[in-house]
Amino acid sequence: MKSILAFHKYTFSYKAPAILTIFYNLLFVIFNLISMILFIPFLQLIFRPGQITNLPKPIYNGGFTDFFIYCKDLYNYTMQEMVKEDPKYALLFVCISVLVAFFLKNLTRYGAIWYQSQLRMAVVRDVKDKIFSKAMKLPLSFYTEERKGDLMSRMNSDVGEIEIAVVAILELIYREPIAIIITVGSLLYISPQLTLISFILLPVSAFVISRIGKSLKRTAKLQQEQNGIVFSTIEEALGGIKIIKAFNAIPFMTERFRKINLRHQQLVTRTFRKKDLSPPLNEFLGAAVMICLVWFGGVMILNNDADSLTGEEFITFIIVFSQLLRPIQGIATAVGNLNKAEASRDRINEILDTNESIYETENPKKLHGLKNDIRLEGVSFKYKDEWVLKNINFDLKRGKTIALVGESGSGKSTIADLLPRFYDVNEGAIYIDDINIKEYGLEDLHKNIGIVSQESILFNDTVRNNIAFGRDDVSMELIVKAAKIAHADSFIDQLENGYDTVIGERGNKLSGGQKQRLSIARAVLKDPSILILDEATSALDTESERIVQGALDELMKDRTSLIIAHRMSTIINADEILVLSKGQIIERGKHRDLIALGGTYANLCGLQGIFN
Ligand SMILES: Nc1ncnc2c1ncn2[C@@H]1O[C@H](COP(=O)(O)OP(=O)(O)OP(=O)(O)O)[C@@H](O)[C@H]1O
Repeated sequence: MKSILAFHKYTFSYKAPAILTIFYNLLFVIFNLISMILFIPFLQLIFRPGQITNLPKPIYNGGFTDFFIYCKDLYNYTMQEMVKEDPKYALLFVCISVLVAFFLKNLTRYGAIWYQSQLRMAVVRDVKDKIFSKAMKLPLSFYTEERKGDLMSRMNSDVGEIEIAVVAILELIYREPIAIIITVGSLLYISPQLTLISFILLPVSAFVISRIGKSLKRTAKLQQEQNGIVFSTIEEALGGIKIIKAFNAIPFMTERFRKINLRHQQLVTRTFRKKDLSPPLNEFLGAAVMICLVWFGGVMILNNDADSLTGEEFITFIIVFSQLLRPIQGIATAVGNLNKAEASRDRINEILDTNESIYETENPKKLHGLKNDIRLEGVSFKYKDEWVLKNINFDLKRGKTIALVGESGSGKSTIADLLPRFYDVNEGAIYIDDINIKEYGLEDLHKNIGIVSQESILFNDTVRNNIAFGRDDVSMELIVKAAKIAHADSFIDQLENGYDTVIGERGNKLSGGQKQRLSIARAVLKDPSILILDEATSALDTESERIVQGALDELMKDRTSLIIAHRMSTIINADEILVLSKGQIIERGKHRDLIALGGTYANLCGLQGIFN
C-alpha cells in the first residue's frame, strides 16, 4: 500500500499526461467491449437469416445510462430495418461497425501509449536529474570505486524499474479494475446466471494457478542461489589451480564440483518442470471453466429458455468472458512489477537521503582572495579507522610556495583535498587569514582555489568551453589571453576549428601535454589566489613537461601554491619543502638545507640524480 502511494506520487508528478493516459485507457476498454458486443447482430444474421423482428423506433429521453440503452436500441432498430430491405446490407453494416469499433479501440490504445511514453520518460528524467544533482553534492568520501559502479547501476536499472512501476500504477488502479468492472457488468447484463457460475469457477482455478506460481518462485530462488555456488566454486578452483595440482587435490575438487553441479541440475530441472506446467495447466483450467459454462449455457438454451439466454448472447458471453482474463493477469503483473520496483525505490532513496556531510555554516564569511596565510594547526585525518594524517602543522604565507614530497601513500594528496574541504579534518583546524575554513561559504572557498591535477579533467566539448568551464560571462579575448599564458594558444590555433574544436571524450583528441595546458588555461582564467598542483607534470614526457612547466610557472606567478611532485626538479625552488612519511612531516626546510641534512629528502633526490 505504501509503495502504491509512493509510485502514485511519481506518476502524478505530471498530471496532464497521466490523466490523458487514463482517459484513453478508459476509451480503449469501452471500445474493446463494443467491438465484442457488436458481434451479436452479426451472429443473429448468420444463424437466423431473414428473421424479422418488430422493434419500435427508440426515443431518447435524456440521462447518462439511457444514452447507452438508446444507442443499443437504435443500432438494433437500424439493423432490423436493413434486414427488412436486404439482409446482405445488414451484414455489410455489421461488418463495417465492427471494423470501426476495432479501429477506435486501437486508436485509443495508441493514444494511451502516446501519453504514457511521455509520462514515463519525464519521470525517469526527473529521477535521473535528482540522483545526478545529489551525486554532485555528495562528499568525496562517498566515492569508492565500487560505489561509483553501484551509483551508475542505480541510475540505470533501478530507475528502469521505477519507469515500469509508473505505468503499472496506471494499469493497476485505473485501467484493469475499470476493465474488470465494465466486463463483469456486461457479463451480468448478458446473463446473470452464467456470470454467477463463472464466478464460482474462476477463484478455484486462480487458486490452483497461484499455488504453482508460489512454488515456482521458491524453487527459482533456490536455483539462483545454487547457480551462485556453482560459479564461486569454479572461480575458487581456477584461482587456486596451482595449489590444487600441487596437493593432488584434483579428485577431491572434481567430486566436490560434481555434487554441487548435480544439485544445480536437479533444481534447474525442477524449475523448468514447474514453469512448463503453467501453460498446459492454464489452458486446461481455462478449458474446464469454458466447458462448465458451455454445459450450463447449453442446457439453458436447450431448455428453450429463450428469455434467459439466446444462442447469440451465449456466444457473446463466452467472447466477453475470455476478455476478463487479460485485466486479471494485468493486475497480477502490475503487483509483481510494483514489488520489484519497491526495492529499486529504496535503493534510489538511499542515495537521495545520504547526508551531504560537508556542511556550511548559517552565515558564511566572504573570502576575497588570500591576504595573509594558510595555516594548518594540529591537523589529523582518517578516511575510515586508520589515521592517514597525524598532527600536521605548517604555515603557507601569501605569494609563497610549499611543496609536499614523500613516498606513495604518505598523505600528500589528502592534505591537498582538505584545503577545498573535499573532506573535513578530524582533529585540528585549517585557517585562511586566521579564519577556520569551515566558516567560509563552500562556493566562495572553491572560487579562491585553483587545482591542476595529474589527470586533466576535460569534457567532450569545444576548447573554448573547456577553458571557460561553466562560465558563460567570459569574453573570447580573456579565453585567448588565458590560453596564451598557459602556452596553449599556438597548438589551439593549429586545431581543425581552433577554439571551436570539440576535443572528444576526456579530451582524447589531444596529447597529454596539450590537455594539461588546457587545464592550466582554465586555472589561469579562474584567477584564484591559491593554487594546488597535484603532480601536474607527472604523466608527461620530458619535452611536454618542459613546456607545461613553463605554463605552470606563469600560472604560479603572484599566487600562493601548494605543490605535490614526484619529480624533485620541479620543486627545488619552493619556499619550503615538507617531507611526509606515513601521514607525518618528518623533514622540512629549503632544498639546500634538506640536501645538507642527508635524510629522506636527500635520498629521494639522489635517486633522481639530484645531489645538490
Ligand atoms: N578515498 C579513500 N578512502 C580510504 N583511504 C584512502 C582514500 N584515499 C586515500 N586513502 C589512503 O590514504 C593514504 C594516503 O593517501 P594519499 O593519496 O593522500 O597519498 P599520496 O601521498 O598522495 O600518494 P601518491 O603519491 O601515491 O598519490 C593511503 O594509505 C591511501 O590508501
